Amino acid sequence: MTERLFDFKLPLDRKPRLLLVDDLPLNIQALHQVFAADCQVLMATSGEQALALCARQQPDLILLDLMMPGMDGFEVCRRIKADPALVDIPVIFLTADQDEATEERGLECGAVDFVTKPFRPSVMRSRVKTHLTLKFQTDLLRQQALIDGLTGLYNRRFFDTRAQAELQRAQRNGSSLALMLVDVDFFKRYNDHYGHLAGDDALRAVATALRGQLRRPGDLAFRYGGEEFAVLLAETGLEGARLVAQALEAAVRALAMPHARSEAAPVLSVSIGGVCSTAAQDLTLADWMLQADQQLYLAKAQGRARALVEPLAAPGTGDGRGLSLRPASPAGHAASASDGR
Ligand SMILES: Nc1nc2c(ncn2[C@@H]2O[C@H](COP(=O)(O)OP(=O)(O)OP(=O)(O)O)[C@@H](O)[C@H]2O)c(=O)[nH]1
Repeated sequence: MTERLFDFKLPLDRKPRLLLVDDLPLNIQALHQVFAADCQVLMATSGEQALALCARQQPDLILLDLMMPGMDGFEVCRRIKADPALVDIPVIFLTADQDEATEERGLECGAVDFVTKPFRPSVMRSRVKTHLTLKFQTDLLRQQALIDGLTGLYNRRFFDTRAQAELQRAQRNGSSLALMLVDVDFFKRYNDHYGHLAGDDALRAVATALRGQLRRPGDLAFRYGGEEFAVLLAETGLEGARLVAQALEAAVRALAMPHARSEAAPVLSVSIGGVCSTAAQDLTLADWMLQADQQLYLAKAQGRARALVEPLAAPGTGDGRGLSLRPASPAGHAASASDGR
């Protein structure tokens, strides 16, 4: 009986996905036998097929034959490494060519390893095990760097990257986008009254409530910092954004966590301020944040425990939506974010 490929717990609730690419079905069959027990094995017999499978199934590792008719392994590897969605998938080249220059060229175009055919199954398994382990460790570190430790939501760092990307996408496609800031009401008093640990529990509960309301893949919640959260709704117009905002606000109140020191409600509540654009608007993320912050300030000023979402105002229109009420600045948020634990 062969030794199992993994003797440690994988940070996955599925088997590793291994893509085998070779124009000769016999070669694929031989590799399939080596890995079928431990991996979900995907198979392609051409470069084009391999790229299509990659885009659809995101394999964890690719064993790629170098010499194939049509698109050869070098080109497949080059395309994978040029695609931001695929670049992190390790590629191991398989070839009968023992030439040093070929090996050099393969490694230069981004492959992590090079195995010559005919291969020894035990060596093949060891190499695959090494590269899958490295891949999972890197994935885990990358993921941890984007997750807030207290709530498990995405953190401020990921918000900055993701919001910028969504903004650019909306501007490019003229699609709608909503951005909301969610702030827990009288949270300093909550901490003072119930203690910091209870405060932490409350933040976790709010995070869960927010996440529970976001069902579409383009809807994302982040812990922006401290007791403030951010929500991005891709491809969502004003009406939809308002509905989601009301649902988020109601979901937090429905937690029914008593807040004896709140003037907004007898229970823990949030105020939400948001903006929504339905056409390409040439505004920066800082402009969006400023306007969402102004709506949040208005929601607070109107009594808290409520949500206000307005269309994004054009730059310099000075329509006065809260502009005179608060010298708001995203830098203010940046300051509060710094204590985000
Ligand atoms: N327990 C806990 N408290 C936090 C955390 N991060 C920030 N806070 C607290 O959140 C409180 C935020 O207080 P303020 O910014 O004054 O806001 P607020 O009391 O909610 O008042 P309003 O927003 O005007 O309703 C501060 O007391 C912070 O110490 C955290 O991770 N855990």
